[in-house]
Amino acid sequence: MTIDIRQAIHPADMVGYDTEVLRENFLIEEVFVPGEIALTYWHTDRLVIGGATPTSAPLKLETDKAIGQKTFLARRELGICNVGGPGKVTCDGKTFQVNLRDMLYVGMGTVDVTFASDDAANPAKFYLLSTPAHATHPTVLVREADANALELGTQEQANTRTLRQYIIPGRVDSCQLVMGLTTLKPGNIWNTMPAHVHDRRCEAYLYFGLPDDARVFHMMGEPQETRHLVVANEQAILSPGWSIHSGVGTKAYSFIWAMGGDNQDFTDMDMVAMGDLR
Ligand SMILES: O=C(O)C(=O)C[C@H](O)C(=O)CO
Ligand SMILES: [Zn+2]
Repeated sequence: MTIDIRQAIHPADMVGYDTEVLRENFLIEEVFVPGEIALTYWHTDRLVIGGATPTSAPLKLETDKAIGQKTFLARRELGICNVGGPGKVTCDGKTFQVNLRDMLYVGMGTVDVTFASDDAANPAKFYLLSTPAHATHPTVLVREADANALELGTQEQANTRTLRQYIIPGRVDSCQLVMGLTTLKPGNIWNTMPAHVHDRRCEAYLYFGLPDDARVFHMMGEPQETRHLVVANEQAILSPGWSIHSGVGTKAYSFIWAMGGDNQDFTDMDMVAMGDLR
């Protein structure tokens, strides 16, 4: 298991970042490493973001000095979404079949978590998002069809999309993790524009379902000081509470969004008027 540490960033510092430094701080280029669990520990709201990509042998979620506990989930909760081939996640002896776009919430205190692919030639790609936790909630599997689905956008604005909320109050209890998946309809390219910020929560996106030769231009920064990241398939972006998080693709795509922070109110967003963006 590898764990890369990313510090929290003051928005005034970001103003002087060039492309490379912006990418080092806010982009995770390699989320899925075959045969490994690759994690990033982000000091903003202490999110842990990464991927478990089991091939011929199962992978076990270990703890690390960065976690500071005897087991990874001693004081954490975990959301898992599979964006690869069919696979299994075993939590303290209970096995869940987690297929493409299924999401598993794993409660605090779970000791043993292992990941396995049904077929090493078509490995599962488990996207992992963990936030600190203070109470144990039941481990629950949510299939795509059982998530809360919202139809958003218009064809005129090229942003027709289905937003599915999987881990959200009323659907799955959690301490602070809120997580879901948005899919753009073919020919639609914009997500989350008009843009918003929510200083109460940070957010991370994993972009996926994008052809190799396509890219998403992900918009970030304070609304009056925007920058962009050029993002390829299966790369993740980090969005502090002060940053907008919106993207435009050269083709349609999907993305997993996840938030941690002070509240779990999905609708608590500060919308940015189009004329205020710089
Ligand atoms: O399609 C969208 O719009 C989103 O998915 C937005 C994210 O869910 C978000 O930013 C939640 O705060
Ligand atoms: Zn948001």
